[in-house]
Amino acid sequence: MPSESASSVLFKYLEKASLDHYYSQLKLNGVTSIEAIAQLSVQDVANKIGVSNGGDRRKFFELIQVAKKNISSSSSGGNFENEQMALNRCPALDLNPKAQAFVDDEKENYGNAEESLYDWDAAVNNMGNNNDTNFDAFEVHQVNNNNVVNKRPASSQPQFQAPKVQSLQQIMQQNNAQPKVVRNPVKSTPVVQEQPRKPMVNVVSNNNNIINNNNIINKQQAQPPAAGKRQRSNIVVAVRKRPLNDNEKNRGETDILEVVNDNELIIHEPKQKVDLTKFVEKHQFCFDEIFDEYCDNVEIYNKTARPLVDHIFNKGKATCFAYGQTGSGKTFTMMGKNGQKGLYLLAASDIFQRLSSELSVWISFYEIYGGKLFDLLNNRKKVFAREDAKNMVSICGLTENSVNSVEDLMGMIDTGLSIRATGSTGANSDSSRSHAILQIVLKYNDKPYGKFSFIDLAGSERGADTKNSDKQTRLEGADINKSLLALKECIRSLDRGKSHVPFRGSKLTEVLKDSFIGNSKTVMIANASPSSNSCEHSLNTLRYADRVKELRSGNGKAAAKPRQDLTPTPQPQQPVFENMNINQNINNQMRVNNNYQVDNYQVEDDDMQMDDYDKQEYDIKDYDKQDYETSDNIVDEDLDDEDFDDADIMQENNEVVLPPHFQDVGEAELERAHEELISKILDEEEEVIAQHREHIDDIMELMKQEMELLNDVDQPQSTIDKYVTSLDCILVRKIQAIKSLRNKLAEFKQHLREEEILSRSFQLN
Ligand SMILES: Nc1ncnc2c1ncn2[C@@H]1O[C@H](COP(=O)(O)OP(=O)(O)OP(=O)(O)O)[C@@H](O)[C@H]1O
Repeated sequence: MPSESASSVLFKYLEKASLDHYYSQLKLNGVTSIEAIAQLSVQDVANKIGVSNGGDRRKFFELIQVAKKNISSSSSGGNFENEQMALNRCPALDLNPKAQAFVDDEKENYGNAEESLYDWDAAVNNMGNNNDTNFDAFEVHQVNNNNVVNKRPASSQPQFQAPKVQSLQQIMQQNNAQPKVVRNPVKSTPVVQEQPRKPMVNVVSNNNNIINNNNIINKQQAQPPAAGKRQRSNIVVAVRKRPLNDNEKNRGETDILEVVNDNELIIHEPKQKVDLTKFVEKHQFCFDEIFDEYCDNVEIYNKTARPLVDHIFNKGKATCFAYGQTGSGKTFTMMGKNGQKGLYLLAASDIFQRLSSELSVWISFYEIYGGKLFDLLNNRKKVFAREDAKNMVSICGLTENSVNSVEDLMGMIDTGLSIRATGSTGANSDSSRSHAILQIVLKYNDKPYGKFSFIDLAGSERGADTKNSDKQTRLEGADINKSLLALKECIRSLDRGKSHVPFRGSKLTEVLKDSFIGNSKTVMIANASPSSNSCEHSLNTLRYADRVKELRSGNGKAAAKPRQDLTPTPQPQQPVFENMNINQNINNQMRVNNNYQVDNYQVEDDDMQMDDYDKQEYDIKDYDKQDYETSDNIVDEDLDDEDFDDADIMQENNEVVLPPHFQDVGEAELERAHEELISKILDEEEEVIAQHREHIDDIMELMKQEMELLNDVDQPQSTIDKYVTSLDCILVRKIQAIKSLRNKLAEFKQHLREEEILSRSFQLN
C-alpha cells in the first residue's frame, strides 16, 4: 500500500467530512490511514487530537463509524482500495474542484473501487440504531492489528485480524513495533523482516558500557521516546541516511550506519586499541523518524514537512531545518536531484494545490554568511535585522515577492541559488559556509496568515574550522559554530517551555525568533553520510540531533544526567563547541589582567568632560587650555604597531610570544580561551560596525551645527565670542566621538591580535 496515497486519501476523507483541519494533528499522532481512524476512541479524539468542538466531535464519531463499517465490510482488508472506496462514500459534502480532480484521478487508478462499496449514507442513517451512537460511550474495535501504514509498499502486506479494542496509545506502540520492510538492494524487491522487539544489547558492564557480541555499544538513548510524548511534541527530529556513493565504494569505504527500524539507528565506529587491535564501537541512537538510504524525498516529505504545510494553512508557523556535514545530502533533500523533487518543490506543489482565492503566496530567500544577511532575491544585497519596540525582529529591505504558481516559486528559488553560488567565489566562501533561508508566507488581505521557513544550514563540520590557518576561515567557522549551538539551545529551551529562549545567541536564531514563537512547529532533518571515512562527522551529526531532542521529554532528571556517551576518544569539537558559549569571566579576566597590550591601545579617557559642552553654556574663560593639548595628543597618538607582522608575534627562534596572561596556562585552557576569544571577536565586530554607524550620524549632526555656525557668524548681530565658544564646543565633541570609536577599535584590534598569536601557537605545536 503506498503510504503517501493512503495519507492523501485520508486527507480527502477528512476534507469531505469538513474535518481536514485536524489532519496534521492526526498525523502527528500517527493516524495516517482510514483504518487508524477506525481505531480512535472517544478519549483519543478529545485528548490526543484535541477536538473540543461538539459539532466536530460528532462528525468524528460519524467518520469513525463509517471507517469501521467500511473496513469490516471489506473482504480484502484495510488496503488502499478500501480507503478509496470509503472516500467515495463519504457524506454528501461536496468536494472542492481540486479534491474532486484528485478523487477522479484516484478512481482512474483504482477503477474497480465501486464494486464492493460500503454505503456511507446507510451507515450514518443506521447510527441511530447503534449502541455506539452515544459518542461518549463509544469504543473502537480494531480490525487490523497491522493498522499502521507500513514504511514501504509490500505485496506481503499483513491481512486484517480479528477486531480488538485498542487505545491510540496502544496503536502508537504497535506502530513502533511494526515489521520493517527492507528493500533488497540487489533485486529491489521489498522483503519484510520482523524486527526484534527487545533492544539489541544484552549485557551491561559495570562501567555502563553495554556489551554485545564483544562489541562495546555506546547507548545514546536506550529506549525509543515515549510514543505519546513524542507525538505530542511540536518539535520533530528525523535522521536521513544517504546511500554510499560510487566514489566511496571505489575507495573501499564501508557503510557504517545501520538503520534498525523507523526510530533506531546504530553507527559502527571502526577503532583501534593501543596494541593496534581493531574493533568496532557501536553507538545507538533513537529519533522520531529515521529514513534509510532507500527512502525517497516524497516519503521524507510526507513524514516531515507535509504536516507542516497543513499547519500553515491553520495560521501556524512552520520551520524545517536540514542539518549535516557537507555532502551528507541536505541539498538533495531540500532541492532534489536526479528526477527526485525536493522538499521545496513538494511543499510548493501542496501549497498551491490547497490555496484558496483569498490567500496569496509570498517568498523571500536570503542567506546568513559570517553573521551577516544577504538577500538572494536582490543580487545578494546586504540587509539588516532590526528588533522593534515589541521585540519583533524584521529584516529591513528584504525582498518579498508575490508568486502565483509553483513554477514562479521554483524560478525564484533557482535565481536565488545561482546568486548564492555566484556570490560564493571568494577565498573561503562556498555555499556550505552559509545558512540559506527560504520563507514562504501565506497572506490573507495582505496580512501574514501562515509562514513556512526552510533552512538549509551550513555544513556542520565547518564549525570546526576555528583552527584553520586563515583568519577569515576561522571567524566564519566560529560563526557557524556559534549559530548551530544557539539554534540547538533555542530549540531545547522552546521544547522545555522555558520562559527565556536565547534567540540573541546568533544572527540565525535572532532572525528566526518570529518563526519559533507562538503557534509554531519545527522539524529538523539531520543528514548523515554512511561512509566509514565520515564516521566522526556522522557521529557529531547524530549527537547534535540527539541533543536537540534529548530533553524533549521534559524530564528534569534526564536533563541533569550526564551523557551516557562512553566513547574513549575525546569528544569531537564540531559541530558545536559547547564551551564557546562564552564564559564572559575569562574575557573579563583577560581584560583586567591585560596590562600586556590593551593599555597600549587605550586612548586616555579623562581629558574632556562632555557634559560641560552638552549644556551649550560654555564659557571661554573657564576653558582649560589643557584640554586643547590633550586633544592634540589624541590626534597625534596613533594606534601604530598594531599590524600583525610576524616579527611582532614570533621570536627569532620561531617561537610565538604569548601574552603574559597566557604564558602559564595549560594547553586545554589555552584552546578554550582561544575559542572564547573568537566568539568575542564575532560579537565585537558587530559592535564596532554599529558604533561606527552611530559615529557617522553624530559627526553629520555636528557638521550641520558647524554650517549653521558659519551662517550665524556672517549675520550682522553675531559676536565672535559666541562663535569661538560654539565652534570649540563642536570640535571637542568631534574629538570625543572619534576617541570613543578608537577606544572600541583598539580593544577589538587587541583581541584580533591575541587571537592571531594563539592561533599561531597552535599551528606550531
Ligand atoms: N538520498 C540520496 N540519494 C542519492 N544520492 C544522494 C542522496 N543524498 C545525497 N546524495 C548525493 O550526494 C552528494 C552530496 O549531496 P548534497 O549536495 O545534497 O550534500 P549537501 O549536504 O547539501 O552538501 P553541501 O553542504 O556541499 O551543499 C550529491 O551528489 C547528491 O546527489
